[in-house]
Parts: sequence; structure tokens; C-alpha cells
Amino acid sequence: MILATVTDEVLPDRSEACFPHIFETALKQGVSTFEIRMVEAKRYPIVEADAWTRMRKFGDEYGITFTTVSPGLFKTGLSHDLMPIHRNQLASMSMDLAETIDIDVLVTFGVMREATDGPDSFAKVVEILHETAESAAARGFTVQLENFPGSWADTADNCLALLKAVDHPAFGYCWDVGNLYDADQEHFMEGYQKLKPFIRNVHLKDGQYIGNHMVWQHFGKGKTDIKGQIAALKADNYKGTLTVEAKCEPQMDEDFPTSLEYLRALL
Ligand SMILES: O=C1C[C@@H](O)[C@H](O)[C@@H](O)C1=O
Repeated sequence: MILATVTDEVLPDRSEACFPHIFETALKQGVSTFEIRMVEAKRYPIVEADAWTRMRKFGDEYGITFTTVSPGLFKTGLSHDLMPIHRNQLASMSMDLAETIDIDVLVTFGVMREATDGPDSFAKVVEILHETAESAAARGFTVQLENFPGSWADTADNCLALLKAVDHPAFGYCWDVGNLYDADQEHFMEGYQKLKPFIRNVHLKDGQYIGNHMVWQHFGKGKTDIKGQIAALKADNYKGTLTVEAKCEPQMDEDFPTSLEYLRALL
């Protein structure tokens, strides 16, 4: 497994000075592979040019490998004003910028559900995701569907239905048990058995329901069974990325080292 993290999951700092601290902190924990989400204070790819330059400069200096981009693609609904922009611009802009840094993996969400959705909505979502996979594949990219509560890819069964319906070799799955648990509070194992042939990336975060919302916690403190997830991935000889999302709310400097200490003992 390749230990990885996300640009905004290491430290709460989003200032111009953040990248040296982020990269040093990650390297101290043995992590040099990154997914790009926030670039200082803005989400990829609509970022400040100078922030992008700084991320690249310090990335080179610290020997960081950027493997994946996460633009929040299709974190919008079918009838939303932003949908044509996501469909016609955000996906291609995300790949344009990724190519400049030799990244060929694009994370997408599965389109947010809306009150106006109807019987033909599933087919529309499949069409959008298939079209995205097709245009990505033509450029040498692969696409990873990340599950997210409130989207068409919310529970394990709904993710499976989408992955099977899109049915494209460039379209795989980013398994995020934290988000699955947030959606249905089920133990991961049953869903994992069905989804594992599609898993290309794993997002690791821990937490539990307190009151009526999910509270993100240090690894080992929540109910997503990080220990069991690692054991299952090891048993299946998973060799892909294990992307640490250590951020709690509010995000603190100690979140990343504390969760990494727990995780490293399991690897
Ligand atoms: O926008 C996002 C929301 C998070 O819950 C998710 O895990 C993350 O990967 C993301 O990009």
C-alpha cells in the first residue's frame, strides 16, 4: 500500500507559507504522496496562480509526488446551474492543469441527489459519469468515483450500481468508509466484499455519530473500524494508495501525527 494524503488534510494552515510546513509534517510521518484538493485557500483547479507555483516549488524541493486531483467534480445536482459547468468545463480544466504536473487520476463525486430527481435521474447520472470516463480515457486519465452522503454514490449498494452501470475500464472506485458510515452507519465489511474489485484508492477517516451528525475523530477513536479496514486490505493484498484524511473539526496541528501513529502500528 502506498501511504498518501491530501493537501488540506495535514495542517489547518491555508496561508502562503503553508506548503513547506505541510510537506515537512507529512514527510516526518513517512508520507510523500499527495492528492491535490485545496491549494492554500482555494479548491483545485480554480486556484491562485502564485499558490500553484508555491505548491509546485516546495513539492519539488521536498520530493513530493502528486498522483491525483480532487476538484469536487459533480458535487452538484442534475438540475443545478453548475451542472453544465462541471460537465463542460470543470472536468476538462481539471485534466488540463493535472497534465502540467504529470497527474493522470481524477476523483469525481456521483452527482448530488435533488428533490426534483425522477425515475430517469439514475440513467442521467450514469450518462454523465460515462461521458467523463470516456473523455478522461481519451486523454490517458482514469477516474475514481468517491462515495459521498447525499449523492447517487452514497451507500455501498448505490456505488456498486453506478460502477456497474457506467461499466468503463477507466472508471474505478475510491473507497471512503468514513463517508459510507456517514451515509448509512453500517459496518464496512459487507459493502467491501462487493466493491473490492473496483477499488483503486482508499480514503481513510474515522468518526462517529454524535447527536445527529458525523463527528470526525482521530483514527481509532471512531466507529469506522480503521483496524478492520487495514486488515481486510492486507488480506486482499491491496497495493494501491491509502490516502489519510486526518482532519477533525476544528482541524488541529496534532490531527495528522496522532492518526498516523495509530495507522502506522497497523501497517
Ligand atoms: O469534498 C470532499 C468531502 C470529503 O468528505 C471527502 O472525503 C473528500 O475527499 C472531498 O473531496
